Amino acid sequence: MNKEYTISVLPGDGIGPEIMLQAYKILDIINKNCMIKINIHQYDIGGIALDKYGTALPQKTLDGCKKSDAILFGSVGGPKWSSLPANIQPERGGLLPLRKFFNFFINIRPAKLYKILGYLSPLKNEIVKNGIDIICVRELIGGIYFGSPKGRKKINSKNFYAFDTETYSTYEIERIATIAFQLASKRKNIVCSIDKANVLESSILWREVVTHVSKKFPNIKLTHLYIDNAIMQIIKKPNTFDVLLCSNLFGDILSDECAILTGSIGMLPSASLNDTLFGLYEPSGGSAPELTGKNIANPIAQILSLAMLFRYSLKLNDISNLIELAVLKTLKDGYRTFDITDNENYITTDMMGTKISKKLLQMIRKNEKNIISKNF
Ligand SMILES: NC(=O)c1ccc[n+]([C@@H]2O[C@H](COP(=O)([O-])OP(=O)(O)OC[C@H]3O[C@@H](n4cnc5c(N)ncnc54)[C@H](O)[C@@H]3O)[C@@H](O)[C@H]2O)c1
Ligand SMILES: CC(C)[C@H](C(=O)O)[C@@H](O)C(=O)O
Ligand SMILES: [Mg+2]
Repeated sequence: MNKEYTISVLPGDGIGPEIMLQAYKILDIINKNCMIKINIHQYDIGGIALDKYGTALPQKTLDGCKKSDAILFGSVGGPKWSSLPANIQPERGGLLPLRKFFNFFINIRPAKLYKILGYLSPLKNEIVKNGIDIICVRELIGGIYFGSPKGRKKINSKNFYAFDTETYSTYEIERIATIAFQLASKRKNIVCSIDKANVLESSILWREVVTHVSKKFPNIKLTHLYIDNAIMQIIKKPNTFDVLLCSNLFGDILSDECAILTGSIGMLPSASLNDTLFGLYEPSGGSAPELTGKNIANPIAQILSLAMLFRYSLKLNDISNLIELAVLKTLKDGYRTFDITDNENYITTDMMGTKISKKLLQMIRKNEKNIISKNF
C-alpha cells in the first residue's frame, strides 16, 4: 500500500496563494507518480483569517497543523492590516505565535547559488564564479522578538517611549548552537557566529555559550563576527562562509542579505523546525504586496520550501533532490521570472510553476525505479 502523509497548507496573504498554487502542481505530480499519498488540508492564516474569523491564527488552523506531518506556509501581512493593533496583525498575531506554539526554535535558510547561475547574483562575477553556498541557522522563538517587557509608555502629551527586550538564556543558545555545529559537520566544518558582543549583554552570553558548545565539536572551525562587520564580509567574501549562527533578529536581517546574493529573495526557501523535526516550511520573503495579483512573483522559494519539507519532515530525500534538480534544470533551460532577469523575456508565476512541474514529471519517469526502490 502507498505510504500516506498529511500536510497542512497555509497560503496566507499577498503573493502567498499565487505561489502556493505552483507548489500544488508539484504535489499533484508526486501524488500521481511516486507511490506515496500526500493528503493536503488547507487552512487560513494571517490577514485572510483576520478578515474571516477576527484572529490571524484561528483554532481550526492550529488544530489542523497539530494533526499533520508538516506545514507548508506561504506568507502573511500587508497594508490592509498594518494599521491594526500590532499584536493582532498577521505577523505578530499569526506567524509568530504559530512558530512559538510548535517550539520551532530552529530556522534554516540555505542561500545557494549554483556556479552556472552565477550571473543571477548582483555581485561581481569574480566573487561568485564558484557559486555561493551558505546556510543561515537562525534562532526563531527567542531574543528581541519575544522578550519581555515589550511595550510603550507615555512620558507626557507629546512624548512616548517604546521598548523591546533582547533576552537569551544559556539553554536557548546551547540548543541552537548545537544544531549549527551539527549542520556544519555535514558540510565544510565552518561556523561563524554573529553577535554584537562589543555592546549587548545578551551577545556576550551568546559568544560565551557558543564558544563552550564548540568544544564538543573539535573539527569545526568557529569564528565570531560582530553583525555590522559580518554584513560587509558576507558581501565581500561569501565563499569563506559555510554556516552562519544568528539570533532571531540578526538572522532575519542576514538571511535577506544572503537571499539577494543568490539573485532574489524569491529563490530562498526556509525550514522552521522543533527538536522532533516537525516543521513549517516557507519562503524567506514576505507577501510582496506590490506584486500581488500580477502573476509575476517568483514561485521558486515556495517550491524549494516544499523540497525541504520532503527532506526534513517526511525523510523522502530522493523526492526532495528531484524537486531541487527540476528547479535547477528549469533555470538552466533559461526560464526566468522578472526578478532574476534584466530583460523583458520573463515568464509568469504560473508558467514557472508549470515548467518546473513538467520537468519534475520527466525526471520521475526516467528515474522511476530508483525513486521507488530507495524510498520504500
Ligand atoms: N514569512 C512571512 O510571512 C513574511 C516574511 C517577510 C515579510 N512578511 C510581510 O510581508 C509584507 C511585505 O514586507 P516586505 O515588503 O518588507 O518584504 P517582502 O519580502 O514581501 O518584499 C521585499 C522585496 O522582495 C520582493 N519579493 C518578495 N518575494 C518575492 C518573490 N516571490 N518574487 C519576486 N520578488 C519578491 C518584493 O517585491 C520586494 O521588492 C509585510 O507585511 C511583512 O511583514 C511576511
Ligand atoms: C514577517 C516577519 C515576522 C518574519 C520575521 O521577522 O521573522 C519575516 O521577516 C521572516 O523573515 O520570516
Ligand atoms: Mg524576514
